Amino acid sequence: MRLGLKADSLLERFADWFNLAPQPLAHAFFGMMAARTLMAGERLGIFGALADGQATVEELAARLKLAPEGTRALLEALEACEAVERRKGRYRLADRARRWLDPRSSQYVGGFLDFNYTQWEWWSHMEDAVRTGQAVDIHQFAPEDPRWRSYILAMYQMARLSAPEVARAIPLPRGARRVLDLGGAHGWFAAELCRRHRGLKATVLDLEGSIRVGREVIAQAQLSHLVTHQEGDVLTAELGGPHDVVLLFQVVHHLSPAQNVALLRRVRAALAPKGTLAVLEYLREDVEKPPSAAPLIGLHYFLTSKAAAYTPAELEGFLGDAGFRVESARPMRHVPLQTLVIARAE
Ligand SMILES: C[S@@+](CC[C@H](N)C(=O)[O-])C[C@H]1O[C@@H](n2cnc3c(N)ncnc32)[C@H](O)[C@@H]1O
Repeated sequence: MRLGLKADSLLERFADWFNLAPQPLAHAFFGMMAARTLMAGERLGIFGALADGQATVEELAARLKLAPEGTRALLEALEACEAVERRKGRYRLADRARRWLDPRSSQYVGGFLDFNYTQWEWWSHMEDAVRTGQAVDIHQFAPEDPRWRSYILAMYQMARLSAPEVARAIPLPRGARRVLDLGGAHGWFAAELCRRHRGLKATVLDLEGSIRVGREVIAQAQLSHLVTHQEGDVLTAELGGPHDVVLLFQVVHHLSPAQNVALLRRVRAALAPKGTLAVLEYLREDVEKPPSAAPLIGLHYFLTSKAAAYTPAELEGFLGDAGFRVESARPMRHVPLQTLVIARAE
């Protein structure tokens, strides 16, 4: 998936072909504005209010206690972002955006938009991180730091989108009973797997700040009988076992290559002989290929963990060094760039 502005007219296409307009400026300026416009739409309650019904600028401003002129400008910008539509002077959620922005939708991602305020602050340290090599290290925050809630609820909203597809694609060994979800946070992937397979129960191992929120998510869904949270650092905690399935979802990119190999060796020791290791990751293309948007995620991982978005070959290397063989690798449809890798002990 690539970034870019879409040309509307022949003139704009012409300007693009002949490189007449400054793309770096357009990316920096419009990228920033689009992000903040959508974030403001969420935080100021525009999406929630429009999910309840159409409204004029004045009605919305009065209801949300906003300045009418600011509300008008924001709504027009949200229309440019394809989040809202205007008909006869009344605004509504755009048809294609409704499932993502209506808080009652099971595919609502407003929490992730709100989490962007936290990420925005992290990104303000980018230049220092690149200069000094020191990451923000988001997993070192105190357990009671409110950024954990924002982070883990955002991850939960993302997980809801792909969990059924991911769970369907994980082959379980016959008679599987125990799942270990490393860095599983909200526990939603493990919960989905347990709901699909009778007799399966999961343990989520994660840092305290994360499991405080994860426990609430699982309790609210009344799934605490299937998923148990356990506090621990995956790099040092006892992994127990033998486990029939180990999930390692979006954790590899927070660890260095050496940490990944060391962790995977311990996972191998904790896995039952015919057990399944499932790794879900944002994998970037091999470095020689022309870049997509994936290196932006790589930069994000560098900023937040001093790690990287790895290529399929790099991940296969970590697995191979730890004694695993890749059985399959399948891109997920519901979240771009995410790949589910199934591996078994050699
Ligand atoms: C990007 S989130 C992924 C959450 C979930 N697995 C998912 O795919 O939605 C990364 C998770 O890994 C956890 N994590 C990172 N480093 C960890 C460590 N050293 N020990 C335990 N958990 C860790 C974080 O607390 C967070 O919950």
